[in-house]
Order: sequence, then structure tokens, then C-alpha cells
Amino acid sequence: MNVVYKNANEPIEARVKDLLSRMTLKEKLGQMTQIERSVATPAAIRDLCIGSVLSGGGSKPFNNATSADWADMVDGLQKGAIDSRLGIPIFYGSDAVHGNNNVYGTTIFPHNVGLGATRDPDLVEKIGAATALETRASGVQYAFAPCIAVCKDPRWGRCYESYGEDTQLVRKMTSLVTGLQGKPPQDHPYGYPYVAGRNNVMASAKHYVGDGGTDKGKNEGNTIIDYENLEKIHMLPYQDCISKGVCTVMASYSSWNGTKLHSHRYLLTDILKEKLGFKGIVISDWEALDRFHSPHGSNYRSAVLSAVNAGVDMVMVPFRYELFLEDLSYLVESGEISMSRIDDAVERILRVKFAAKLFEYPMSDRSLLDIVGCKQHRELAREAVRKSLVLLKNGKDPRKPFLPLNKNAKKILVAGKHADDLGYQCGGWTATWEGTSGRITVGTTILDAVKEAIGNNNTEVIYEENPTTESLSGQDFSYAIVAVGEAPYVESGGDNSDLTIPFNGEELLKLVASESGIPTLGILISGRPLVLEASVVEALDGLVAGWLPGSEGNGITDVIFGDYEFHGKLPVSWFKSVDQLPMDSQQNLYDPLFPIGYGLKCKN
Ligand SMILES: OC[C@@H]1[C@@H](O)[C@H](O)[C@@H](O)c2nc(-c3ccccc3)cn21
Repeated sequence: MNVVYKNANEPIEARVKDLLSRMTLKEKLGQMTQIERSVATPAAIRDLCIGSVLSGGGSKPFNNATSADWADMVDGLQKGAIDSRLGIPIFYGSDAVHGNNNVYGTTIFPHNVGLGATRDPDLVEKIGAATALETRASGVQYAFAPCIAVCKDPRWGRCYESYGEDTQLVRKMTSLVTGLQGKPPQDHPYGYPYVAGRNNVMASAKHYVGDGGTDKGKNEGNTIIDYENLEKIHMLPYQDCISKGVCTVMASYSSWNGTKLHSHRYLLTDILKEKLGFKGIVISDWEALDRFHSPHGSNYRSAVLSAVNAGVDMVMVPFRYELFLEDLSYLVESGEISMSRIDDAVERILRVKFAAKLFEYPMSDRSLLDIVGCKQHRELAREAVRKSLVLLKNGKDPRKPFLPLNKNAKKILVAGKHADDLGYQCGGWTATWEGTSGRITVGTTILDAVKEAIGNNNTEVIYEENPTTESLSGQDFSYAIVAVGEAPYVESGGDNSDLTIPFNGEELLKLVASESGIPTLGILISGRPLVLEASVVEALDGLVAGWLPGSEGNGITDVIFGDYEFHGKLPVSWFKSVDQLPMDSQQNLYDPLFPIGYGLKCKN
């Protein structure tokens, strides 16, 4: 007998209609529920018809779990879903935001702020395609990416997740969606979710809307702006993602003029779904409903009512899913949430699952495992690092450029906390949620890369994390490479109104460059512009913004030793003082240290 929803030759909408008609209320509500892997079991997924499972930042089967270990985990949970009465598969979500970064041994690409500096949407699309392959290799079919925030204030703890402060730049970088999901055919219906096949993942445009425009850059804060500017500055990139067939849009924790996005029916339904024609899933952020009321998690039933009626289709619960289901069921039974709202949500979820071909290919494809961290992907990441670096200063005398550095110099000093720390150069959302110091995965630090670039020359390379004038005196260095910057941070943990270089980074630059008088290249490893005193810039012979380059540190040496030309342009304004924030390049008062778009070449 032809069971329409099980027939891949049937049109998606026919499959959706057929399956929806067969579902009980309990099964429909289960599909609207996304739970965290730490509380997920195959039995719960089967019995409650759970729609999705996720890994919160860094949540993994065990430390240093490989892609194969992840695929075992995801497949085990998927079996529970397949065993359910109607056999509706889950999708498994993870923050693959700069490669499949939760998983050990994967290629870690530069964070978005560095990709914004490349101004190269084709490169970003290729990064999306490579990320999709490495993500699917781990069994994960859904990436919580791209973040298309337009970051208007570097004090925001998530600034490095934004491609930059300019809307048009962020719009170009939505090419990541095409890389992740694949390119829809010409006749693909506008706003309809699209996933090309098993080598692609569902994407999530986030965080809708205005997350990068909050007052003083406060994370999860309030974006105070009229609708016209909300649309012009923060909403246009969502139109680009919708036109590319993005499968999901994640609501923002933040508020617009005092109303939380997660309960904003006008923006989630009237605008996103009706005016912009988005036909995929609106998913909540993590415990967003628990944050509606104080204390955290209180008055949960009213939060469920507000969010679902506003247009949230799937709730990233992620732990208290029995309570969520109980409250949601009560609200539907009482008529406070209509059956048509539930059916709209479930239709969208099923539509994405059929579009992503999850019914046909529910299990992981182990043939992809060889591609994880492969040379081709690492070369792509290395190219992205090269193109992301921004040369801010090259020589104290324009007629005597300092870069490119000489590989055959007699003696080179490499210094600074960020010169030999893979975790620091990867930043947040790597291995763990916050990110951490040390050899957290497979990769090349700046020091590794310098040694590799120098090769067997007679050049002596000396590394000192924290040199002193005493340790440097009489050493006769040809020049120094000093890498300083930020320790990894994430979300509100990164909110910062001080923005000086941590770990006394400026003092170290001055110590090497002026007190010890060594010709010095400063490299800033940071998610954003940081305070640079004029005296520090003056003391340096060269200065490079390295952003958060990821695992392929040799992309840095490729340009500082001149094997490749610098390419990067600032995606954000570099302030002189935090008192100037937020900066607006369109204003007459605009007076940055380095303007958005600034970037030198070696051979000008
Ligand atoms: O990891 C899933 C999502 C991610 O995709 C969103 O961009 C981000 O806002 C987010 N914050 C948390 C999160 C926040 C606090 C504690 C634990 C987890 C979880 N998540």
C-alpha cells in the first residue's frame, strides 16, 4: 500500500499533509521539542516522538570524542526515533560555527569577524561546504549557523560571531547558507527550506533579529531602534538567507524596544513568516522560555504560551522537556494555543525533515569520516586565515616597509601568550562552549608555523612567552614577532566595556619594541578591535589584526613572510577609545584609529 509520507517520489507538501493527518496530538507536540543529548535516550525519543536533539556548546559523548564517536551517539538516538510509531527521524543540532568545532580533530576555520575581513563570499561558501561535510561525518545534520548579527558595538560578547558592522558586508556572507545546505535549483520556491543531500546540513540564521544592535552591546539586551532601521540594518541579511532556502531561523534572546524577540508575534509571524515568506522552522534559543520570568524558569506555562503563539515552532527546551510537553499539552487542550498554530509548527518541522531527506537517509554516512580534518580542508582554512589578516602598520618609515619578514634572518624572537596556544587562536565555541587554552585539537600555532616557515635555514628561533628586559638584553635579535590578545570567551562572558589587551599585552609590546629596541611585529589575536595606545602603535614596526584564525596558524606566516600578499580589510571600525562607542562610519564625527575597510598591502 502506498503510504504517501513514506514515498520519496511524492511531493513534499503531500507527504507533510499525509503524515500530519496520521499524527496524534502527543506526537505533534513531541516534534516541537528539542532536547539536550545529556538527557536524551532512544526510549524517550521513541515514546515522546521527540523532534530533535542538540549538543549545547561543548556537550559531547566524552572528552576528545572523534567524529566516529559522535556518529555512534547520533545514530543510537536516531534508532529510537525510527522505532517510534510513525518512524519520524530526529535532526541533531550542534554549533558548527567555524568548522565542526565541538569535535576533536576537525578543521577549525577563522571565526566570522575574520571571514568578514576577507570580503570573499565565494570563500565563505566553500567553508560552508567543507563544514557541512565534516559535520555530517559526525552524524550531525543541523548546524546552528550562520550568525548574521550586524555587530554595532564591539563591547558585545558575541562580536566575533558577526561578519562585521556593515549590513551589506553581512548580507554578502550569507553565502555560508549555500555552502552548508547546497544551492537551490533556479525554480526553487522562494522561502522554502532546501538541503541538497547527505553531504549538506540544515542551517540556522541567527539570532533573529537585532542581536548585534543592543544598547551598549549588552548581550541579550535591548535593541532600541525604529522599525525602518531595524529592517534596514538588521533584517536584510535574513531576507538573503530566506532567498537561499535557509531551513531554520533562531530567535534572539534580545529584545526590540523592550519586548523579547521570543514573544514577539509581529516580528516572528507577521514579518518573518508572512511578509518575508519564511517557510522553515522558527526555533527558540537555549532555555529562552525559562528567561521570560524571574526567577529563571518560573511561570513556565505562560512563557510557553507567549513563545508558541508568537510563532516559535520548535523549542530548544533543553532539559525540562516533560514539563514543556505537559504545559504545551495543557495550553492546547484549554484552547489558549490553537490547533492551527500547532499544525503550522509541525508542518514546518516535517517540511524541513522531508526537504533534508532525513526519512530517506536517517543514519550517519561513515564514508565521510576520511574527510574530517583532511589536507584540502586545512588548506582552505589556511587560505581563509591568509585572506582574513589585516595589515595595520608596515614600517616606521613608509619608504622602508618592515614586512615581509626575512626568513633567513640570524635570530628571531617569538613571544607572547598567543604565539603558542592553539586554544587561544581558535577562541570560543571550540572543543568547549567558552573555549580554552592549550592543545585542544589538531592544529598549528604561530610558533609551529614560524619554525615550519624558517625550515632548515641557519636562523635561530627563540620562544619566550613572557620575556623581560633582562632576558632580552644582549641577545641581538634580528626582529621579534609578539602575539598578544584575548583569552577565549562566549556570549555574556565576553561582554566587555574596557577592551584593553588582556595579560598586559600592551606592556609586552612596548617592552620588546621600545625598551629592548628590537624591530617588532605585533600580532593581535582577538575577536574584536582592542585599545591601542598611540605610543604602542608608534613603537611597533609592524602591526597585524589576526582575529581568531582557528587551527591553521600557517596562514599567518604565509603573509608575514611574504609568500602571499595581505588581503584583509577591517570589517569593523577600530576605535581610539571606548568612549567613542558605538562608532558609526556614516557620522561626521567618525574618528577611528583605523576606519572600517582599512588594510595595507606589503607591496603598496
Ligand atoms: O548551543 C545552542 C545555542 C546557540 O546556537 C546559540 O547561538 C546561543 O545563543 C546559545 N547559548 C546557549 C547557552 C547559553 C547559556 C547556557 C548554556 C547554553 C546555547 N545556545
